[in-house]
Amino acid sequence: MENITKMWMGPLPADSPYVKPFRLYYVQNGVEKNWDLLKVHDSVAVILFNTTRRVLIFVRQFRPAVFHSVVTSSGSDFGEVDLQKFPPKIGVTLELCAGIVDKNKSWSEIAREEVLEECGYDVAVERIEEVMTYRSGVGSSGALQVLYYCEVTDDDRATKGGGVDDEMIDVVEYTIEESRELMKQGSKINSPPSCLLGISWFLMNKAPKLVCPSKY
Ligand SMILES: Nc1nc(=O)c2ncn([C@@H]3O[C@H](COP(=O)(O)OP(=O)(O)O[C@H]4O[C@H](CO)[C@@H](O)[C@H](O)[C@H]4O)[C@@H](O)[C@H]3O)c2[nH]1
Ligand SMILES: [Mg+2]
Repeated sequence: MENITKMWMGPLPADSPYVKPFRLYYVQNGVEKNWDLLKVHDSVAVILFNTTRRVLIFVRQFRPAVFHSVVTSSGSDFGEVDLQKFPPKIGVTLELCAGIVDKNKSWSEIAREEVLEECGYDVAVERIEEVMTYRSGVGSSGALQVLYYCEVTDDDRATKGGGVDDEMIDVVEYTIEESRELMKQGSKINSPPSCLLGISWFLMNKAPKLVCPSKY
């Protein structure tokens, strides 16, 4: 899936459209302090449940930042990364469908587009329900993420998904029980907190009604 054959590092150009590093200075309680931070895009993430086959839909993709973290936290120097010793699959994550807010559109419209581009389901924006809003990376970026929930059916499937341009995204499905088990997998699935939060929210708020509708 990853098909990565070569990897190397370089300095961050000042015109990166994705990450802008800063040092922020401030005086707190009479003491001058500073904080090194990253300006990154806010984002949306979507908990997707296919009601036809009763599965949650996730995406898997190679994440350079995760790969870098796995390699360097093992004590290895990234400058000499050995792809035999560190196969790229160790940088593949399991995530909710998600995307950055980099267009002048409503956040729910951006969520709708990500559902189509990454997972292949074509749904009206009204079917995407806002769940909660939180800050990610509070030590480094503090960026906002809005989490949504959307139920889809097999009839909504317009494409195979997989992302746009040169994105390489696998769409994967887990039953409710398998999703519950995923929560215990830890570093094996390399998931961001948003994914684990999305599964927890679904198990708490939606799964009981789906598994035992007579009780509700
Ligand atoms: N970040 C970045 N750096 C580059 O240098 C870089 N170079 C190219 N790109 C391109 O930008 C696009 C980003 O894709 P998305 O809009 O789908 O956003 P995600 O990467 O899915 O990120 C979301 O979901 C994550 C999981 O919840 C959250 O952690 C993030 O906060 C959240 O934004 C892709 O076409 C990628 O090829 C870069 N993107
Ligand atoms: Mg994405």
